[in-house]
Amino acid sequence: MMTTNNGIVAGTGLAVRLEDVWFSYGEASFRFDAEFAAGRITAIMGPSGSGKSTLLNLVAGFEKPSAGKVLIGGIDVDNAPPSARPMSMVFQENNLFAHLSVEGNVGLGRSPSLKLTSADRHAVAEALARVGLDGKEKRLPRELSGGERQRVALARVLLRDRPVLLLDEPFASLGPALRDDMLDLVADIHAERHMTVLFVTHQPEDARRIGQGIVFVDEGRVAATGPAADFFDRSGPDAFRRYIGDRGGSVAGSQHIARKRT
Ligand SMILES: Nc1ncnc2c1ncn2[C@@H]1O[C@H](COP(=O)(O)OP(=O)(O)OP(=O)(O)O)[C@@H](O)[C@H]1O
Repeated sequence: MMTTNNGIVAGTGLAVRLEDVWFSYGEASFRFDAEFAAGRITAIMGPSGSGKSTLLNLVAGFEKPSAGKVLIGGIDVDNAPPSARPMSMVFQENNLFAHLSVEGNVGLGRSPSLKLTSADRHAVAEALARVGLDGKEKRLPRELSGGERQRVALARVLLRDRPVLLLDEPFASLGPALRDDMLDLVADIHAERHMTVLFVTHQPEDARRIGQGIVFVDEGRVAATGPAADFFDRSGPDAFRRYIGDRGGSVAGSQHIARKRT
C-alpha cells in the first residue's frame, strides 16, 4: 500500500456504498441502496434508461442526491466535488482533450497543470507502454483509433491510481475482439492495483468475462445483486434473465465465454 501526495491510499480498493440515495431528473426518479465491495469488479447491468449511468454519476459527484449518502471507504463524500473523490472514470467517448497529445492527456492524471517532473514523465511513458501505446506519445486523439483512445484513458487511470474506477460502457463502440483485449487490460490493471471497479455494460459476455459480481438496475432501483456466476446460470433472477434473454440451456452463451481470471 502506498499513500500518494494528496493523501489518497493507492494500490487498494475502497468500498462504495449508496445508502438510500434519492435522486430525480424531472419525472424520472431513482432510489439506490447498494454496496460495492472493496477491490471487486461489479458489472452494472439493466435496461436502457433504468439508471445505470445515473448511479455512476452519483458516485462520481456529477449529480447530487436529494436524500441519502454516498460513502467511499466509509466516508460521506457529499461535499467533495468530482475532482476530490478518490476515483477515476472512463466514458464511452470524449475522455480526451482534443488539443493535447497522447502524453499530455495521460500526464493530466498526474498534474492538472501539466507541470510534470522527470519522474512524472517516466511514469507517463511507463503507463503508455503498459497499454501498448509506446511510439504514439506525440499523436493527437484524432490521429488514434477508437480503441487506442480508450487505451490512453486507461493509461491515465494507471497514473491517477485511485482506489475506485467507474467505467460507463467504455468499450461499447469497439468490435468484439478488441473489446476482449480491452477487458483483459482492465482485468490486468485490476489484478495489479485491486481497485474497486463499477462497470456499466449491456454486454453479458463482457460482464461475465471480468465481472465478479452483478448489480442489476431496473426502473431506477437496484433490483438484484449477487455473484456473476449465479446470474449466468439458470438460477439468476427472472428479471435479469428476461433482460439478457435466456438462450436455451445457458444464459448468454455462458458455456462458450472464456472468463478472464482476475
Ligand atoms: N441530464 C439528464 N437530464 C434529464 N434526464 C436525464 C438526464 N440524464 C438521464 N436522464 C434520464 O434518466 C433516466 C436514466 O438515464 P440513465 O442514463 O441513467 O440510464 P441508463 O440505464 O444508463 O441507460 P442506457 O443503458 O441507455 O445508457 C432516463 O430516463 C434518462 O432519460
